[in-house]
Amino acid sequence: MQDFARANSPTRSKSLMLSDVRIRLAGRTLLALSATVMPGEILTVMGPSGSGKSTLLAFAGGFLDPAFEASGKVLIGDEDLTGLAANRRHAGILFQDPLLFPHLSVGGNILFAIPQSVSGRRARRELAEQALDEVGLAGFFDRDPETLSGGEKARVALQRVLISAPRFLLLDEPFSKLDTALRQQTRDLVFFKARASRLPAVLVTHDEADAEAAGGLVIEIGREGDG
Ligand SMILES: Nc1ncnc2c1ncn2[C@@H]1O[C@H](COP(=O)(O)OP(=O)(O)OP(=O)(O)O)[C@@H](O)[C@H]1O
Repeated sequence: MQDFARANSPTRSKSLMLSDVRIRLAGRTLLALSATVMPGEILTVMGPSGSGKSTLLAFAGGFLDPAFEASGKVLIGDEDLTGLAANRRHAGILFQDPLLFPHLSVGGNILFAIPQSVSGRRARRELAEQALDEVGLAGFFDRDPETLSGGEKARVALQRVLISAPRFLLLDEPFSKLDTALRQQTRDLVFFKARASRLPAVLVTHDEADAEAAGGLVIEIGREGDG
């Protein structure tokens, strides 16, 4: 438990730097940008469909398809992550689809993400229950994820990401499948948690209201004249 608290300590939070990133596809520059995201800040990336928003997140997270040619760096503080495999970068990623493991219970999904440094069955279970409780899902531990509403799934996905002690967050339109009221509520929760955990975050969205709520720098890619 203590290890986990230390791993999540705000003092460990560092800025995320995307330095001189240039991504090419079939000989054409798809996108080129540089940005620094401070701990607790949310950078929003907007642009038309196909402009490379998800590709940028894949570059940052270390899962870029080899069809792309990329140059530039991804740094956390002064640590260069560029050459590291995805599992060694410790990015917390939320997609449009919550992607909960269907063969595990809700609690099992959370337990799965708790770092191995947290030892003891009981401590791990307590941590998972606390994470569910925090987002209004007390008593959901044994539920089958398939039986959850869209908003409930989104909250489990959020807690699963945060409990994994990520070093930065990549948010790929995580609210776009939710209806308006729920979207707003979930967005507020995700942004609140991102700020409270002092993690730098990159949000990809088509929605101006998301960008406004994120409250940070907004970068538009894929407009005429870019690249
Ligand atoms: N594996 C791949 N091989 C070749 N081209 C790809 C591959 N993945 C994506 N692309 C192309 O790269 C471009 C950027 O795709 P990307 O998914 O990053 O766009 P996006 O801005 O996130 O779009 P959307 O808003 O529709 O999700 C698109 O033209 C897409 O067709």
